[in-house]
Amino acid sequence: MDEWIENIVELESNIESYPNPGIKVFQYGTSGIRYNSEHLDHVLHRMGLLVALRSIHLKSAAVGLMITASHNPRDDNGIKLIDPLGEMLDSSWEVYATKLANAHNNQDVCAMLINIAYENNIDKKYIPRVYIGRDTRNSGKRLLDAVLCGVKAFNSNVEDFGIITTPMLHFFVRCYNTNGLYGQPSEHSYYTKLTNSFKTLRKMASKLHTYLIDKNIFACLDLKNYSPVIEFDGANGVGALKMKDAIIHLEETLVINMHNDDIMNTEKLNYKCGADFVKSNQCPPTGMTIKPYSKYVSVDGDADRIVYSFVDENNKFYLLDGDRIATLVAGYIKDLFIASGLDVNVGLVQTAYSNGNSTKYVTDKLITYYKILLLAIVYVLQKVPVACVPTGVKYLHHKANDYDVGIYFEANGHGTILFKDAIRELIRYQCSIEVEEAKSLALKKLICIMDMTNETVGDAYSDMLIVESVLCERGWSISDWYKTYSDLPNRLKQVTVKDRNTFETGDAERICLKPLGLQEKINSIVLKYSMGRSFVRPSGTEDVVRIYAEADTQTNADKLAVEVATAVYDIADGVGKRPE
Ligand SMILES: CC(=O)N[C@H]1[C@@H](OP(=O)(O)O)O[C@H](CO)[C@@H](O)[C@@H]1O
Ligand SMILES: [Mg+2]
Repeated sequence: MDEWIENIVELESNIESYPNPGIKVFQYGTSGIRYNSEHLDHVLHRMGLLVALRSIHLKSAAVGLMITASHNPRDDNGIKLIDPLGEMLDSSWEVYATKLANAHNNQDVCAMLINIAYENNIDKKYIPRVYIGRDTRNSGKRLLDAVLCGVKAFNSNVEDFGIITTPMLHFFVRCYNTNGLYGQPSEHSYYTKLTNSFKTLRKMASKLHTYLIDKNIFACLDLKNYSPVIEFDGANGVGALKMKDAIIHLEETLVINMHNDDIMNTEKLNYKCGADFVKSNQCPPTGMTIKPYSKYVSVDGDADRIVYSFVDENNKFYLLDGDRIATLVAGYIKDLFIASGLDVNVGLVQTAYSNGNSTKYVTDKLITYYKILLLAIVYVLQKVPVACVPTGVKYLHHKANDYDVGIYFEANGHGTILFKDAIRELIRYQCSIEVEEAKSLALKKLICIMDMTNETVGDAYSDMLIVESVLCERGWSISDWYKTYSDLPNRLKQVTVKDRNTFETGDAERICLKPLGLQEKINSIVLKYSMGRSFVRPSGTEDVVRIYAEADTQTNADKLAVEVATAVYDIADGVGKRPE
């Protein structure tokens, strides 16, 4: 403890540079801290102090700090902290982050830092290492200066990667802390690792040599309905910037037509475009011409989410969201394991927002075959298990670790695949000794999928490569993919209430425990609708209560959502206009 107090004067003078104006109470929630950027300087400065301390605690492991507000409006900004294997910040330190962000004065900040050091037995001898990245927002540079001031109070080694996507920073952190086993902490290594495995798999997927005749014609006889042409909606953010670099690495394997890539005009960031806009409004992005059956790919403002979409000849809109990606990927990986002859437990993790029919599709249609050798060969059918966890990537990521291969996606398009270390090694070993051609090919494909996956966190670029690999191998157009199952019509609504903290939920947020009486009311409403399902939960990122409803028709889903929203409004002191 004394060793920490020695430098207190120095620390205090550092903290004085960024006083808390006391305008707002912050919470380190499901996605770090976000708010209007004007009021964030002291928060970012304090997160700089905290991230340095976390690195000292972890004996100089690199810890990441991303300055971003993802899909939020352009005037917002925020931070996400990244732990050494590229995972989200440990939840016990989220509590410290919240307390520090809200500390009233400099002495309190100082005392809290010393307390954290004391509580965690942190040895001051370690030099912290902090990795920093930021998205394209104007406020990013100013907030970076605040972070650097905090980080330097502990004489940290700092690596500022400039403007990068959130998943890139997660990847870099993991690379450094695994001594290069996962790759190198550089953009070049990121692109080559992911893209080279994509290119290798593409060559394997097609026996014929694929080549481009011109920009829009892909000449290949055995790809059936698959088209490598993508209309890319970059949300006018960092995802667009980085896709332009990726295109160079992709060479001729994909044809990517760029849209919403005006990153110089930050007014346009996330404005009526990008993954969150498309998913929330269930309509195509603006800022581009929408042609029937073209394949649209939208990412969000920090490129950790992705959704696909298209319209038909009648301009009817179809969304292929995180649920679709998860089922597509789960089916493909399951098939590869069957072909490889390896017995592996593949599981899927969803949240209550996942469409009921996606869950049904996985449980009814995707079946893992376990081969048991008795006297004869017997096939035992076992379903791909689906787990449901509360909203928030950290919960999905954690649960996915329970499986040999865990696939997780939020419906909004954030997700990835996790391979257990032992499974990774098993696949590589088996591949090195396998003599049967079909099995060997399946194992090689699995290795490509592992290497093109950014396992640290959802990554729009990595997810796009995986989806394109599967579609290409299946020979599917985007509408073929859509035909695998039909979504139950659904509606998302929100209601502002006097105090959303009075809400309590259970059973992975599918049941509302408080306010008392609300769940009974929801149950009685849902009973009136064929295939009805509805739940309510307080948002972790906005001051609203969210309502989800699905039913047999869109009209019924809309009606159900309004009825439940009205019940929330009436029972929980709704604010503003009563839902209608
Ligand atoms: C319905 C929905 O999409 N909720 C989103 C949203 O959380 P809320 O707690 O619902 O505000 O933001 C989170 C962070 O980006 C994301 O993880 C989550 O899926
Ligand atoms: Mg995001």
